[in-house]
Amino acid sequence: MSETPPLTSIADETAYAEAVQLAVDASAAYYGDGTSTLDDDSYDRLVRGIEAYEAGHPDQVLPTSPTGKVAGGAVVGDVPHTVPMLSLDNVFGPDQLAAWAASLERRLGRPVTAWSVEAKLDGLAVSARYRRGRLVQLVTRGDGQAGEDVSHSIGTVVGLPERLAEPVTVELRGEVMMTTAQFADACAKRQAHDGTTFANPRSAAAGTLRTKDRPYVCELTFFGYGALPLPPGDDSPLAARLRELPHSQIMEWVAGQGVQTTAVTPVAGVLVSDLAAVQARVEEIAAARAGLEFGIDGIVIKCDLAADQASAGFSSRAPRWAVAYKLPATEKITKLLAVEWNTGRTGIIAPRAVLEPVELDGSIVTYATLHNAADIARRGLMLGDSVTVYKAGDVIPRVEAPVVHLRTGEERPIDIPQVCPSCGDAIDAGQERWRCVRGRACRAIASIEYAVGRDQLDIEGLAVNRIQQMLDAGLIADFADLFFLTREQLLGLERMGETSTDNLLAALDRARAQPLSRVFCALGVRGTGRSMSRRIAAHFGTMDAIRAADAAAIQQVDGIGPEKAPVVVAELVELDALIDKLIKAGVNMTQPGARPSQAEVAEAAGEPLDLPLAGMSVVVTGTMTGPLAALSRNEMNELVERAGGKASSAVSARTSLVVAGDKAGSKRAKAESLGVRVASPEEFAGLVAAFL
Ligand SMILES: NC(=O)c1ccc[n+]([C@@H]2O[C@H](COP(=O)([O-])OP(=O)(O)OC[C@H]3O[C@@H](n4cnc5c(N)ncnc54)[C@H](O)[C@@H]3O)[C@@H](O)[C@H]2O)c1
Ligand SMILES: [Zn+2]
Repeated sequence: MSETPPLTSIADETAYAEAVQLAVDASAAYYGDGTSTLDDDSYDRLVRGIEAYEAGHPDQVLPTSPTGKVAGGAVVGDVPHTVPMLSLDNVFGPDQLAAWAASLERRLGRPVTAWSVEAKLDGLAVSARYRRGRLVQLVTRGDGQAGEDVSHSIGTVVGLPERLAEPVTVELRGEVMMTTAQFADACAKRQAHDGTTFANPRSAAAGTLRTKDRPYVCELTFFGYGALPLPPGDDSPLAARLRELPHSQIMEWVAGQGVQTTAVTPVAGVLVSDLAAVQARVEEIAAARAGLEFGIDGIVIKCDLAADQASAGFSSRAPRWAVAYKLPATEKITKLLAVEWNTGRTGIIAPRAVLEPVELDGSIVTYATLHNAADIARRGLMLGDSVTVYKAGDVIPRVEAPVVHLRTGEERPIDIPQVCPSCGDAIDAGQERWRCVRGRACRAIASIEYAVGRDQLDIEGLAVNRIQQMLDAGLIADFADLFFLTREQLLGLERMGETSTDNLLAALDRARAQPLSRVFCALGVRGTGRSMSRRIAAHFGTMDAIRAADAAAIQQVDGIGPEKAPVVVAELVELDALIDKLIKAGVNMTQPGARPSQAEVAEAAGEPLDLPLAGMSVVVTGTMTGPLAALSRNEMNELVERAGGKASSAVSARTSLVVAGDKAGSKRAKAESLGVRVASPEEFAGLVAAFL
């Protein structure tokens, strides 16, 4: 796969001039109040198109062209920087990174001694000037030579203290941004104030930092990534240290002054000595991206030693000793075409956005979640709006916000349903998440279909139309009723012969013996899927123990937080009758092999349990073969957990073992680059033979 990203093609001089104007306007809006008409991908394509045209027509290059300039040359400032605030050059993959490093080492005439690898924070750069330990001035990057004074924001930026630990005079540099929570709060405040909202966290941060006299205050976040002597010619001992220390030690000093750095996040900067380790950290940061509380758009790789930085030097636009490894855009602008309302398995009524299809992080996105009606109101969304859509990794795409400055006046309000879209009965709108008053009964068919599925009770021969037929005939109302069906009742159904009847009864008997993890999963408790059900079953061992647990006890299960725990307890109360019916039907209510008391005893005594995968985090990827060929991914994960391991889906440095079957692509490669042990399905089967 080519690492070079696509570009806008520019046909002639007129198109070139238009492209330059569009880029300059977009940039001015982007760095100004954040109201660009383009998303980053479109802007970057455009600039690459401009670059390509200029390479072929050097005589036509316009002086206003954004290429080779900090901030595309579109912004100005009146506070000169002590040392220019530059941009970063980009690479788009491992090969380009290697080529960049090789050319840097040629320039240095020696290998780079140490690399610092850190997250590229997606906000805006500021310079924070401290005198005798007090924050006295805050300046934006501007055109790199001079920026704008935004000192009015001092006091609203978390992580940027008004006083340092020591009374030092120093200039700190870092990124101002909004966390997910700060962004939600800012949108709500603006919505309440003027009925509009911010398009995304970055533009909200840009607008907030620069605006004076807003009637409402929005909180921002700062992460430091550099420190300089102030003034530049200062010859104090501190200035000398800042000129000589490696970047990594300067960052430790910055954190020691009480300034926030990424050291407190899952994407802390690390120091490594070779390019393979750089690439491994790049992949770890990329994998952590979707779970972060703030946006990152890449990874910054820097020479750590001051001597290496000094010999590499700067171009007019960027340092030569650092580079940005760009990650794919996780956010794009597209059109909200419609909103669909659906009642789910548990009776929850949820809206779903239908979008003009857009490519995001490697897949085409057509639908996105909108959470609930309150959320739509909070975001002030309208049909026909241009919206920012976010998707990273495996997360479900979500509509972030309308792009208010792209409105045409044609937008219409979104219809909010008055009755359940599935059964027409009333809606219980007492909670943020609306629910059909019939609850689970509204979509019994969906609940039953889920319960009998391959990863739950695994009842073969029960297709949806068969379930519908039984519901229509009044034979069942929920999946527990299946276990009470008689041979005569089944034979009485249309198109149900002797053989299918016997097969179904046999399948039901097998289902009675399924482990608790699967029986629990079949209940379809909100917020608990397959892996969570396995954890709950392993933790408690019996259904009685699960039912006896209060929220505090449920929260002991790995991955259940204070928000989810009470939901699980409430759901179990609601499912009381169904569970009783299952017990009466003779369905198994215990987890084989779960010996919580024994496990706790062993853990307390500090001895690992005598299981082959005890203490190991295992990732299964690719198609299984040999003795494991018939196992689904869920069954593989069950196997891992039976053998004492923890099943996980993402490879990281903490992974103990990757079971790689046929066509195991990126996860296998990642394991190899991180030096994580890789086993074939056959080897793994040998390891856990006793648990197969
Ligand atoms: N949508 C638009 O209309 C529009 C217009 C202009 C620019 N842009 C976007 O802006 C980007 C280019 O912006 P740029 O020129 O500011 O360069 P850049 O953001 O790609 O790189 C330089 C910046 O990275 C930041 N940074 C984050 N983490 C850092 C770290 N750990 N160490 C050092 N620096 C760190 C600093 O703010 C620095 O100024 C492009 O991705 C482009 O898509 C978009
Ligand atoms: Zn309903």
